[in-house]
Amino acid sequence: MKCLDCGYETDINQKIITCPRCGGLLEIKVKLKGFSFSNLKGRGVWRYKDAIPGNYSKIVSINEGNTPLIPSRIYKQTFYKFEGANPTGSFKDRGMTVAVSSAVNTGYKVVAAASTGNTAASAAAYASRAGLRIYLVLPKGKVALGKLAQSILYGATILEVNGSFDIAMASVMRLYKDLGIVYPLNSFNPWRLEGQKTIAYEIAEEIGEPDNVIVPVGNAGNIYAIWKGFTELQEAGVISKIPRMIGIQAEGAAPIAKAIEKGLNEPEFFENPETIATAIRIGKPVNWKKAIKAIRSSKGTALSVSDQEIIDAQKKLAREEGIGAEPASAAALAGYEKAINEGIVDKDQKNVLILTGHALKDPDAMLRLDARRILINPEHIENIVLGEINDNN
Ligand SMILES: Cc1ncc(COP(=O)(O)O)c(C=O)c1O
Ligand SMILES: N[C@@H](CCOP(=O)(O)O)C(=O)O
Repeated sequence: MKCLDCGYETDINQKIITCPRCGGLLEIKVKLKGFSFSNLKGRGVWRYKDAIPGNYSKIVSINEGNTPLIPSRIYKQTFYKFEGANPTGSFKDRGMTVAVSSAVNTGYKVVAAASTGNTAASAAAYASRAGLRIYLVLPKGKVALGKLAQSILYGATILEVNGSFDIAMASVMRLYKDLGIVYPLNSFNPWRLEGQKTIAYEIAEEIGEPDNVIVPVGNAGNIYAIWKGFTELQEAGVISKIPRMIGIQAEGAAPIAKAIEKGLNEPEFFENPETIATAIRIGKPVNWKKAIKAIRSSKGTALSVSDQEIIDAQKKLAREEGIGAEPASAAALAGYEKAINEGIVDKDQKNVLILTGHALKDPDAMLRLDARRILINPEHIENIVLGEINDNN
């Protein structure tokens, strides 16, 4: 394990989450030995257990991962990795199975997470499965209904703050770093990212290496995790190149996209992040350093998209591709189209868009879309339908 901030190095130790010397972000260095997809057994995240360091004598799993890679109907050579098909409806489940298993195997009884909603739902489900007590810190009034309902369903204790996700995140840091009373389940915990990197393993096993991978970015762990997965496979000679990582943020919460655009080494944080895509309404991403490393070393980039572009992309995904994704996930398509228009990616290359969460997470976002709803007299239903069929002919 190596600290991205001060360079401190230590042997793999599952008890360590942040740098023991400076408190910075740790990277878990994995060198695959004799790795081949043809030797693997099982499905989902734990199919790749040879690539996940640590001791997992007890695994807390709800059969996460093994999500569909759906070919686009609109863009040839483009695929959607639909993470909404995970047990709680987002990619967080991949990280949670590893992080919660680590918590159990290292003897923790109380876990906590700050969340815009999906981490909360996932952490609550895995904590229940493991029999752990869980505290969720949420920005009051800013969590999509489906996600809040999930956290209630799984029986978590919900602590609400007035303010953004960033304030909730700072509160969890206090519980973990200053007081040492919880095991943190957010993505500054590098064990979480070991689970999330299996997105790359699944893509590579199914279609080899893509040219570009387009990922919505919020707290900025996932883009790094996916890049890490591809990097490990490339270093082991399993794939020949690392795809360019293209991060997409909402215009009102775009510290990383702005840093890349301006060529900064450190982002300027957004004090009051705002976007309809509540999952990525984050102004101070804890993993910004990892995300910038993934983007720059893969020769990728980061872009921001407007709320209107996100809404249009969500509609297009649903109404032209048949895929229901939440607004933050639709940002990937909005960003992809922007990247094509700006000549940043070539639509005829092999491109993968990560659709991070299910549409059902955010019913209010769906209900805001234009709908054809007509009150009818059931006895004369044919008048409407036949009338329209005739008009269309
Ligand atoms: C649906 C969804 N998409 C994208 C993201 C962004 O992922 P990350 O925080 O790893 O950048 C999140 C959470 O942050 C999310 O819930
Ligand atoms: N969108 C996230 C924000 C927290 O991200 P994490 O990956 O650091 O847990 C959420 O769903 O809460």
